[in-house]
Amino acid sequence: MAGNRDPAVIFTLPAPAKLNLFLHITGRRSDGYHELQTLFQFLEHGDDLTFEPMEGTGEIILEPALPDVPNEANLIVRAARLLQQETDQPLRSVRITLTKRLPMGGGVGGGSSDAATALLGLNHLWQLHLSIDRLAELGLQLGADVPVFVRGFAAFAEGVGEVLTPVHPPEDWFVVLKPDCDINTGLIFSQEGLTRDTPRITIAPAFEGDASRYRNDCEDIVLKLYPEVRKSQEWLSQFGPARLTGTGACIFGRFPTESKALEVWASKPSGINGFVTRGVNRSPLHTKLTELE
Ligand SMILES: C[C@](O)(CO)[C@H](O)COP(=O)(O)OP(=O)(O)OC[C@H]1O[C@@H](n2ccc(N)nc2=O)[C@H](O)[C@@H]1O
Ligand SMILES: Nc1ncnc2c1ncn2[C@@H]1O[C@H](COP(=O)(O)OP(=O)(O)OP(=O)(O)O)[C@@H](O)[C@H]1O
Repeated sequence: MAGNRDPAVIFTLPAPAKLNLFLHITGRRSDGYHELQTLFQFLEHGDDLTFEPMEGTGEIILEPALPDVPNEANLIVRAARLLQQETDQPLRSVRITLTKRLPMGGGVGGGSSDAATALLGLNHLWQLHLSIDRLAELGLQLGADVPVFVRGFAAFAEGVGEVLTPVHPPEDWFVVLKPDCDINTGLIFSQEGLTRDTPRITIAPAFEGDASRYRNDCEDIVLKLYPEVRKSQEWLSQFGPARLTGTGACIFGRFPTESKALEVWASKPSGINGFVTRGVNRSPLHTKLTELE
């Protein structure tokens, strides 16, 4: 079991949210997965993972457990198990404390980001010296959105989301609304009426432009199926373009300053949840890791 706690070796890393500033579906592979073109930007708002070394052989303790997700199914524990399989050394143990702030099933990538933070955090704690390329490959086994969190730069993504080109969209402020419904990604991708033939676009390397002229191909179907999402989208639209992230349920609007975003946030009807945060092109995870190393 756990040895004595030594605060000197306990560290905390962020697991930031992401937005899909646009999301085009350009085709469908023979295995049923959809080919996407999407633009990922990170948010300052996110979960935190605290890592504490433990004596023992191969024990992964995660606290607190998430409601409805057994720990062995949690992407954090699955990431830790993948890393244990990568090493010839005796299996190492860890206690991870999860501070969950991101809405689950919201399209802001909380589970994927937690997985990436676990991969990079344990690589650091256990001194495994795995490369970012290898960690991104391992991450892809856990979910299509994990590699972008492992690499840590805002990106234009192709394939199922793993072919990444760095971009530099403006680091604006966002109002993110979380309508009160959970949306299953697989269900949206299986809808008959989904647009799957958006022509591929090219984006200049280091694109710095405004992504709001592009769309999210899942949006029409999600707005039709979920009246709560439509309500949030209609309310936020009065201030400018309001778009779905991923397959939803979150809706976001972009603002040039924090004060403008907070002003909009303050006027929202009661009963709509969400948060105000800033978009960043370098993941806060990588910024913090650099400080630790
Ligand atoms: C839509 C995005 O949020 C964009 O960032 C992600 O691509 C979704 O990634 P994710 O949440 O990791 O989704 P997964 O758990 O991998 O996929 C759930 C289900 O959605 C469908 N799916 C997902 C991604 C994709 N490119 N094509 C698909 O058809 C598949 O049926 C899959 O079984
Ligand atoms: N650490 C975790 N945090 C959140 N969800 C997790 C985690 N581990 C496993 N899951 C499972 O993954 C599902 C999707 O979680 P997540 O919060 O990443 O959704 P999302 O924001 O819609 O992600 P994406 O934008 O990548 O589709 C959850 O409903 C839960 O069952």
